[in-house]
Amino acid sequence: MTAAPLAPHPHPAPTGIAAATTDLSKVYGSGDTRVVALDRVSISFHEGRFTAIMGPSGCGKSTLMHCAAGLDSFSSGSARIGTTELGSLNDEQLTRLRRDRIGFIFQAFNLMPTLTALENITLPLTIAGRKPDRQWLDHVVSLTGLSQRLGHRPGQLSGGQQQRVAVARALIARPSIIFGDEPTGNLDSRAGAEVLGFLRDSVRELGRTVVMVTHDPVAAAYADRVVFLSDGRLVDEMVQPTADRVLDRMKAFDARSRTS
Ligand SMILES: Nc1ncnc2c1ncn2[C@@H]1O[C@H](COP(=O)(O)OP(=O)(O)OP(=O)(O)O)[C@@H](O)[C@H]1O
Repeated sequence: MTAAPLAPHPHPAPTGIAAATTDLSKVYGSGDTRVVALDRVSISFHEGRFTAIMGPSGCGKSTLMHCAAGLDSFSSGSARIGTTELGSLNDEQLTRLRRDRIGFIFQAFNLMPTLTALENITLPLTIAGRKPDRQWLDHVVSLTGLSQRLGHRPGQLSGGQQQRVAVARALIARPSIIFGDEPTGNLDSRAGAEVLGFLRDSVRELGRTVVMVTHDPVAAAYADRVVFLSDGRLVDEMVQPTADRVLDRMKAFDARSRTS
């Protein structure tokens, strides 16, 4: 587990909703293989906030993140990024929305092995045919502590450094929201703490919005709010979480699933 975060931080006043779902359901398969992965989930992710999504394995965390981020289709209900309804977009519009307004961080860092750290960071802009804003690039690079590694390829970087490149890449196009699916899942506790600290700073200092799926109570404690899913439903939430309180909540899930 990663080191516990330090004191609670001051919050800027929330200005709006970065992403939201209303009665969102996702059903996989049919007949005997039918699985209701999400069951009418309504949730809002406020701008300038860091939210963690937790819950037992298979409860629908990744499905919720993927549907809310426009990576996966849903069966019913709605999802929006800002004021844009995802259900109203065709594939091309959805691709553009993901590229321009959303940053992604995955457990497997998903960097391009032949590109340098700098080229990986600026890749979303290169694809969009845009030039990096020099000041923003410098700011993101200095925040990630990667200044001395920009010419290195992913294979020449540690896991933590690679994930920091991935976080910088997620930030470079100034997305309105960043989604992370177990972003520290492949990192040791020290590297995980670095990446989580960086994500938290990007919320505090850069005003970004972060939504992160995790199974680690210590990682969740970096967030401003933790939401809990169980069997595809939103069952609880906790503000100003601590690792101990999150752990207790998760143990309550385990106890209930053993008796049900
Ligand atoms: N492509 C798929 N086809 C069929 N069922 C699926 C598919 N993807 C996920 N599921 C099912 O949907 C449910 C939710 O899966 P999901 O991956 O969202 O859970 P999770 O909470 O992220 O799990 P974990 O913590 O183990 O990663 C599970 O029961 C899973 O088996």
